[in-house]
Amino acid sequence: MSDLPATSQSYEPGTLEDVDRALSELRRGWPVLLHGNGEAPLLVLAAEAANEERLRALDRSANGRRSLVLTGPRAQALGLTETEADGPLRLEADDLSAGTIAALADPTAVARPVAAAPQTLAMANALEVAAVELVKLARLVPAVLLAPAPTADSSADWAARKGFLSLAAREVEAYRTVAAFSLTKVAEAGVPLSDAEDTRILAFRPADGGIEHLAIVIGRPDTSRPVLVRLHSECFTGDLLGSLRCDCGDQLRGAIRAIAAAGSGVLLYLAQEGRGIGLVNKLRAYTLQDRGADTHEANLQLGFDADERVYLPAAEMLRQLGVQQVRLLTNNPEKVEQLAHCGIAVTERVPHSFPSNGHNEAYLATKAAKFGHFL
Ligand SMILES: Nc1nc2c(ncn2[C@@H]2O[C@H](COP(=O)(O)OP(=O)(O)OP(=O)(O)O)[C@@H](O)[C@H]2O)c(=O)[nH]1
Ligand SMILES: [Zn+2]
Repeated sequence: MSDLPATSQSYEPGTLEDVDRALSELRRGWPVLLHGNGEAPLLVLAAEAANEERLRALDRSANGRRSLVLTGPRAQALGLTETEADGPLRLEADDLSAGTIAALADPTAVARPVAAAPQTLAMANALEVAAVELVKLARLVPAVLLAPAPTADSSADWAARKGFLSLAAREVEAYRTVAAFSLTKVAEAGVPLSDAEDTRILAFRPADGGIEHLAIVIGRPDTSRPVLVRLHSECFTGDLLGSLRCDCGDQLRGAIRAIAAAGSGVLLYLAQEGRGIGLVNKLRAYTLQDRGADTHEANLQLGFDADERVYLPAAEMLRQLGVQQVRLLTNNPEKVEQLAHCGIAVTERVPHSFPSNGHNEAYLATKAAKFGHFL
């Protein structure tokens, strides 16, 4: 989990727009030019988008051979390192074909071609680390294909001539923080719920054009005292479809009932599907879990951290609601610690457990054993 500062930072104009546009380019399978951190500029292509045609196009624009950067957990899952490296690793091999890249970057690929033995494996530099962060922000598998850009003239001019979007590593590094501090309330309406009739829903939009986070305010919380609060990370499968793989649906409706019974409080519905890896990657994690991994291991095999969530958006929304102190409905010690780190006082942890349902025993046991959840 990123260690984000608790205090506001100056808003760097253009930061969100450049990164946001780069995310669309990467998701469409188009390279972007990343520069800064004292390194030679790089063309970045999401490994997930690599096919032979795109690789040929990348080679035509680049000025040197391509390399693949994988995260520490992914490299360990592949057996390339014995223990988890302290950061992403750069891998160079003669045969970095689309098939090899898929075998190395996509853990759900069933028919695996024999991957070329890496000729060199080295710690990624700061620019390469920023490239991995960029594809994580795009909610793609965290692996990137990189190639050196020609450096004869200004890289920005070259990128503009070639039609590549150009952005600086520092914009990527500041993105999550700037997006959190840019949250603005864009809508508010009364929505009576079957379990809590006096409810208002407020939508907060980040300036990056990203998905809104929601505050569900029940009753009229007295902000001069600790407010009963639930931070609920989005779970399309559990919240909406009633999936029995997890406990999210029970926790969502249970929190609304608990807050209504207490008279007032706030449920933040956070756009952090799949502990921050996105719905598509969560479905990939489920594939790995069906092959034997637990929920913690599956995230690592995909190349993510076990939990990718940040809590600065939650803290910022609470601040805008005038809530400084909370009684937090959770079993997750990390949420308590992170919220406090982001400047919100947690005066009490209120347990929030529900009985297992015949399908989620192993999931709940893993949360206790590996994430330190209170039972
Ligand atoms: N990556 C991944 N995410 C999952 C899996 N199962 C559920 N999730 C996600 O985990 C998150 C659960 O969020 P919460 O219930 O708010 O958090 P928690 O960490 O369980 O902590 P509590 O406050 O105790 O509930 C949601 O975003 C789900 O989509 C899984 O197997 N893999
Ligand atoms: Zn869930």
